[in-house]
Amino acid sequence: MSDVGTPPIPMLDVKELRVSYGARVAVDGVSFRIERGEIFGLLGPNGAGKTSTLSAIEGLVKPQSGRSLIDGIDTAQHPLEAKALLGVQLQSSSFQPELSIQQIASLFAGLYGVRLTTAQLADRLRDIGLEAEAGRRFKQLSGGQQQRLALFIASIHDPLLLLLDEPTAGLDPQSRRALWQRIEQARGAGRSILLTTHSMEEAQAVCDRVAIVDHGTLLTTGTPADLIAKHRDDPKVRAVAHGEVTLEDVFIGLTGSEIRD
Ligand SMILES: Nc1ncnc2c1ncn2[C@@H]1O[C@H](COP(=O)(O)OP(=O)(O)OP(=O)(O)O)[C@@H](O)[C@H]1O
Repeated sequence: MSDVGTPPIPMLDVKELRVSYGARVAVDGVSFRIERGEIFGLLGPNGAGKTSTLSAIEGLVKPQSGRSLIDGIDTAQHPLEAKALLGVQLQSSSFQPELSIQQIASLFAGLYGVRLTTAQLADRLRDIGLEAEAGRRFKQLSGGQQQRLALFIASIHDPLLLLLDEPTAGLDPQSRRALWQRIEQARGAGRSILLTTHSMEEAQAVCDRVAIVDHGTLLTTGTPADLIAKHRDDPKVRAVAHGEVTLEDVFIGLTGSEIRD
């Protein structure tokens, strides 16, 4: 039987997701899809609902309504199967500060049921430039090293989909670019990636498509170039642009200049 005409199952399909904390609605009917091998960025001001969206997909908070499907598997109906496909890097990842890098890697490999010999683990740590740090404690690592380790741990069970919450927050430009490369390598290895970021530069450098969210609602989605083309003549965007319209102008034009705390 031919499957010509059958659209591929998206790697992530988020449908009308709604998350509330008591009376506060954090995510208000968000829908988007991520295709295989795609890096998708969620952009939004503080409090827009980005982390809550990720938390609902990860199963850390129970959505009030809506669904998310990972490779066609409903995360609420089949949480174990869905989670096996998912790698998660939480915002400001922190591991046991007193554990050594080797201990942390072994611990998470064990938790995910991944068998790694000492030699294989040394190889993996060499791949991420942390072989010499294997015996050091997590708290002794630089910010860039900690984020590299966090990305490595999120990928240790070879997930198809990675969720990265502000993976480069607080890094210097060198470490940030090095991490971008690793995220792109993950895409090269066939993974799909959903990340949140406050950096428009990052969104333009690594994301194939982005969505701008605010007040729990998805305002627009497309490639960074699409969004500039689509919104460059919007008076709200024009009003904040200095010369040629940038993604940041689109972002501020659509979400407003007011500071969110
Ligand atoms: N556990 C919680 N209990 C109550 N309210 C919460 C909780 N977590 C988030 N919120 C609220 O939900 C809204 C969305 O927060 P969320 O953290 O999802 O936004 P965000 O876009 O990730 O923000 P940031 O960029 O600051 O990380 C905010 O108003 C926030 O105060």
